[in-house]
Amino acid sequence: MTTDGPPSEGADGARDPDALVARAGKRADTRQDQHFLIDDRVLDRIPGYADQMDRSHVLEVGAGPGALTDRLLAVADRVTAIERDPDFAAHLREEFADAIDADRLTIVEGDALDVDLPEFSASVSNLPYGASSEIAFRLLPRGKPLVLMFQQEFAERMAADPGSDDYGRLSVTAGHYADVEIVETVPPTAFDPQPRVDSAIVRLRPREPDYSVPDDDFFMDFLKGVFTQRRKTMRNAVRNTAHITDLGDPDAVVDAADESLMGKRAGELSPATFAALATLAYETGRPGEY
Ligand SMILES: C[S@@+](CC[C@H](N)C(=O)[O-])C[C@H]1O[C@@H](n2cnc3c(N)ncnc32)[C@H](O)[C@@H]1O
Repeated sequence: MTTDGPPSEGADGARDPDALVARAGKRADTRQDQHFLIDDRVLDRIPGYADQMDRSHVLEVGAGPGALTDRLLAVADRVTAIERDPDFAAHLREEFADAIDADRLTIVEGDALDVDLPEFSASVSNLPYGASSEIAFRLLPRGKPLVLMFQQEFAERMAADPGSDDYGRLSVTAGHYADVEIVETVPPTAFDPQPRVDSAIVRLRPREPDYSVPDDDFFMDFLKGVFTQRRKTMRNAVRNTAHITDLGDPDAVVDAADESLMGKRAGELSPATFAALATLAYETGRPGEY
């Protein structure tokens, strides 16, 4: 679904996003990824993408002037909003003083990459694109449902299937934690100031993978290694993992692995195949560990 045209009236009782930006009294700083959603139709739809989720405590990362915070407060029991910019954090405390007094909203002023995250039941956020990958991979291991806005190109890589051009480490690692679904494409006109790229809203439903990995950190490092040289065959790509993982003997892994698999490229293999290969690497390529 794509939206276009001018912003329209928001849901009953919702604060006007332009008025929120004006009341914040501060110009957006695009170097801080400050692109604010001003399209009421998009803002009204976002909570709906989380309607099957537990909304007892919703985490919003990068609340800005608070247009999404306002929509989330309408559907959630409790919201925690993280915002790094002290001016916007002060504005949020003032704008939503009633919800804060009623213990329904907590404003955390700080960097979402550093602050302690609360025990949230779901996260719904229009992420700062410069840190969206790091933030997403802080949230994903918590195993909670997420509705997150990303750059469209990033979202497509996240949701890609094996064999497609977009399929890569991001697709495997995101898919390790969640089922990934692009639910809406959002054009630059929905934001002020407008970003140069299209955006996409992604729903991530936590999943238990139907495969096991030897160790999460080893698996992530192994994927980093094999995808660094994605055009090479797995035979060479596995050798390339040695300097990233603590894999002492990559040749032992290549020798022990299925030969036809070693002739393929990383972009052709499923997450389950990577997991099996990482397990083999963990068990045969780390002399002294076994
Ligand atoms: C894309 S804007 C979204 C604002 C608002 N949620 C909206 O939809 O209009 C991202 C917000 O994240 C904030 N931000 C940027 N980097 C951050 C970080 N590392 N931690 C927390 N907030 C951050 C920016 O100040 C900005 O307000």
